[in-house]
Amino acid sequence: MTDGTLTDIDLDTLCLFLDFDGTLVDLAPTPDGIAVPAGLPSLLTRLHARLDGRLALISGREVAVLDGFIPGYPGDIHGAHGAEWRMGGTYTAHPMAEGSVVRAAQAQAQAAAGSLPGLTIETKRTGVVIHYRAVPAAEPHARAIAQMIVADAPGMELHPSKLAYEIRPDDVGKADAVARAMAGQSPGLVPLMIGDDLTDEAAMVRAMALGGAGVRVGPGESVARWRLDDPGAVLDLLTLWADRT
Ligand SMILES: O=P(O)(O)OC[C@H]1O[C@H](O[C@H]2O[C@H](CO)[C@@H](O)[C@H](O)[C@H]2O)[C@H](O)[C@@H](O)[C@@H]1O
Repeated sequence: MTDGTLTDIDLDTLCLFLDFDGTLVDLAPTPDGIAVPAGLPSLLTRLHARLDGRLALISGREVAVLDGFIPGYPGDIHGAHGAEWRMGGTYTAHPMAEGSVVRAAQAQAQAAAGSLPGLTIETKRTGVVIHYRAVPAAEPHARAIAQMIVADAPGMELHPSKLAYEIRPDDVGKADAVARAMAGQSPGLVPLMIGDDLTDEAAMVRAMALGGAGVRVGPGESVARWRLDDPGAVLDLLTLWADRT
């Protein structure tokens, strides 16, 4: 991939992968509380067309949740950190989805959270997230709950996230999502991952191994070649690319 500027990147060889929270939308106090910019669905749709379909979302959010936030987006989505995906219109989920281990973990999280006001429990088909953004001082308590649950959940593992602990299948991740997406692409195409979180760093490393690069949004140590300040700067860049002839 070129050493030039991000704005000048060759769109004809680009396979673009975008994280969602903290990358396309600003973080909010709760998972449901985000403000999706009004123009985001149409921007992503235009960019998808400009890249001849070589645009995918790689997110911790579920596919169905992203469909709700960005109605009409026509591209592929790798959701729940790669534990489910919709490619070419076909949806696939991890074998543990809605299974007994996942359901037991969710029930344990909900029961334990009752003992501490302020924790938010987010369930997914393939796991559960314990959010402590509203009560940062409760981080040790949230971690202890998550560790207790994962010890009793074969095939699942614990991932620290932004003011949250997530329990998900132990064989998934955004790096594998990049690999899965690139497996169907023609030789010579180059992956670029844009993200703001630790999970995105693994995807950037995989993109680099495949000849591409990463873009880090916001602060923090990163393997990324480029950096953008915030989701506003990401949307400016995507608009520029979508409009480039
Ligand atoms: O991979 P992403 O698209 O960045 O998703 C990562 C997680 O994002 C959400 O949680 C985070 O954003 C919330 C809304 O801003 C915030 O309240 C929370 O503290 C953050 O951790 C989402 O709820 C998770 O399911 C995603 O895994």
